[in-house]
Amino acid sequence: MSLAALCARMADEGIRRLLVIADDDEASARQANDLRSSLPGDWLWVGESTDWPLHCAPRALTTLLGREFTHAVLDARYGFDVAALAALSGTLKPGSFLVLLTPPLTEWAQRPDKDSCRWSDTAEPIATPRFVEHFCRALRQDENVILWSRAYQFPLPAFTARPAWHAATGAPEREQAEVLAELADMPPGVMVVTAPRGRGKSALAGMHIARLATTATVTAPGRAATDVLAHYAGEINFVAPDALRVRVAQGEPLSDWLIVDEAAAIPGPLLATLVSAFRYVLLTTTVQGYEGTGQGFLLKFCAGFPHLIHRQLHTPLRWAEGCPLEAFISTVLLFDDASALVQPAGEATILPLQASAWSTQPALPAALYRLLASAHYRTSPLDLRRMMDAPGQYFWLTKTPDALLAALWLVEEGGLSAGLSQAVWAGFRRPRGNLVAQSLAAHGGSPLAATLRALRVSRIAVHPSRQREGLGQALIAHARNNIAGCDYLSVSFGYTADLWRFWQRCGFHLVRLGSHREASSGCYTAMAILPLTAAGQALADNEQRRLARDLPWLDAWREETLPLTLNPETTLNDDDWQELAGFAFAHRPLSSAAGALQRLLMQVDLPLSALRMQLTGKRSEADICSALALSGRKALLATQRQEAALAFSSLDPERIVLLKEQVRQLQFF
Ligand SMILES: CC(=O)SCCNC(=O)CCNC(=O)[C@H](O)C(C)(C)COP(=O)(O)OP(=O)(O)OC[C@H]1O[C@@H](n2cnc3c(N)ncnc32)[C@H](O)[C@@H]1OP(=O)(O)O
Ligand SMILES: Nc1ncnc2c1ncn2[C@@H]1O[C@H](COP(=O)(O)OP(=O)(O)OP(=O)(O)O)[C@@H](O)[C@H]1O
Repeated sequence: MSLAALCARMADEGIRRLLVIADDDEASARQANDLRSSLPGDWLWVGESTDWPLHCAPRALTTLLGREFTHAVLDARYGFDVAALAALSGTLKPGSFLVLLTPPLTEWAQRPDKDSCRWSDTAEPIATPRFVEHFCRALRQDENVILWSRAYQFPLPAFTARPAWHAATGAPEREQAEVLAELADMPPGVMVVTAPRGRGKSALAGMHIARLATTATVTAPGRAATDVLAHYAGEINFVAPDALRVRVAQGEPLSDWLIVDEAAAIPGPLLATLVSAFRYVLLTTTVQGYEGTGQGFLLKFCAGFPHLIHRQLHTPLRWAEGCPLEAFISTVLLFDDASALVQPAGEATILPLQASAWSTQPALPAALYRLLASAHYRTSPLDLRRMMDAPGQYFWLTKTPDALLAALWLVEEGGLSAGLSQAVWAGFRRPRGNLVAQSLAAHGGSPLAATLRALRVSRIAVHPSRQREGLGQALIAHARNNIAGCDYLSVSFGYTADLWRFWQRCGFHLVRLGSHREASSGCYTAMAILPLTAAGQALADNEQRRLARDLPWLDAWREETLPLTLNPETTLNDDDWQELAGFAFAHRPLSSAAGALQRLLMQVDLPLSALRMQLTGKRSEADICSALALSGRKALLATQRQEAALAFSSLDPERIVLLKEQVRQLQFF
């Protein structure tokens, strides 16, 4: 059969296929060009450089979501963006090939992959042998993939014929119609509809609104996500989740129905507040995909609503069920997280997991990834790649003989040279990686903080049906007792009182409170550490003391009841002087120096308008700039630094000369 005949058959069957060209750089480009000349289609090229008329960079693919193409090439010869592979497959019409260009298979594992710069925290791209082995194993095991390696052979394999496919017409499809009928008769309560991507959840929600005789409010993590919903609904009354919370809190009259699209991406406590306020609720969420997954989250959330109805949609709408391209991507990127649905029972053992397990017993690390992904909405294929090949990653798991109960992912941090740590403290340098270690130096009070060695908890998850049995705490305790050469364990998390309680019970101390809400969880970021050495303990004590002094000035945290004893002193201590020097003469951010600056403002009578307007008056930056005729943020910050220096020297001109010189030296390390 010719390729053209195969395409025609694929179109009839409603499927797309993966065609891998694993050859020398020039040869594979030539073959891709030949394919484009011989097969009609719009042929999108996704990769860095090409002369094809239709092309885009892998990371720009999201701008094309919602568009459709016939045939596309993904150039993974120098770097493989696997999220782009998944996103691209969603744009391909039945009858299309996704042509993937890779290095020759025998060379691929040794080649540095440029994509690794996004997730490995290394200065140079690294080779990714475990991912390549995993990918090649999936290629070999899938008889629906067409693989042209360097010594490629025609003819095409004889693929089994599939039934003819009929595209959806715009009227509700069978599964959608069944759910719509149920919704029409639903008693007051909550229905959750889950499905993989592209099963028509949003369209279903829109169709339901179009049929309602009563009012409905639509909410979702982002307005843009509601385009499909609005298309089927006609008109929608959209209110962002936070704004809706305010309306609920103020007791404003609400519509009969609440419709929440992508519910798992809304923070649990907020979602629970919204859901409880409405008589009728429809939630939809994606349970697998390249942007995140909501299975575990939803299982946990749903448990709080005893009479909740859960329905699933299975049939893809833009291609046929069992499409080989979709199936391959789902297998290779471990999208299928059905494991979260089984209820594991039995005695538990805690074990370390080496990265080599991806070769020797791949099912185990795959289960670990799935568990972490199902509990953390933002887990993406980037994390899968990091987990497989980035240096400095450690894994622990709790399992019964046949099931995984809990998983812990730790990442090495710190160990920076004294000079670099101090330069990070002063704001002169911000190298890649080291999330908590660098943050403690950049925002905390210890210039040498980033020299300490740490392991950060990147992710921890316990199976939803086995939470609150002590498994999480036991896993942390076990890791802590079995690691050497480390000053502290750390974690950065979206603060909720419940989650903090967990970290506290594990022995962690709060060391940093963020001033902005995390986009992914809607919560403020908090960082906590569990000291393991005297140096780690000194760091924890120092940061706790600092927090206790500064907390009264952290506006964002006013409403939270925090496990800290306040120490609202107004005098300046040695740490404050150092902090103020870092702000006035280096690049420390205003947010880190806010506490010390507030105390400074109380000590001096000078006007210091730019500082006072922001810190005391709480005026917006734009407002202050226009009041003081400043050109923008940069100019405002420069003025504030000058004001701090002025105030500072009015208090102790000699000390300031010394501190200024010390701080300035930090940039020349
Ligand atoms: C970097 C990060 O990964 S942050 C995100 C952490 N992970 C998640 O949120 C994923 C979903 N959640 C989970 O997987 C789990 O609930 C975990 C990992 C948070 C906790 O694991 P569990 O095994 O459930 O906790 P464990 O039973 O060990 O709890 C120990 C103590 O922490 C506290 N705690 C744990 N969960 C909660 C909770 N939901 N509410 C209040 N306190 C809690 C309790 O004090 C508990 O002791 P107690 O039950 O005797 O009172
Ligand atoms: N009954 C239908 N007839 C024709 N097209 C449909 C129908 N239902 C949905 N679609 C189309 O199928 C595509 C996927 O639908 P939709 O966005 O609702 O799926 P979803 O499950 O919400 O996917 P995602 O998780 O990607 O948001 C959209 O282009 C939508 O317009």
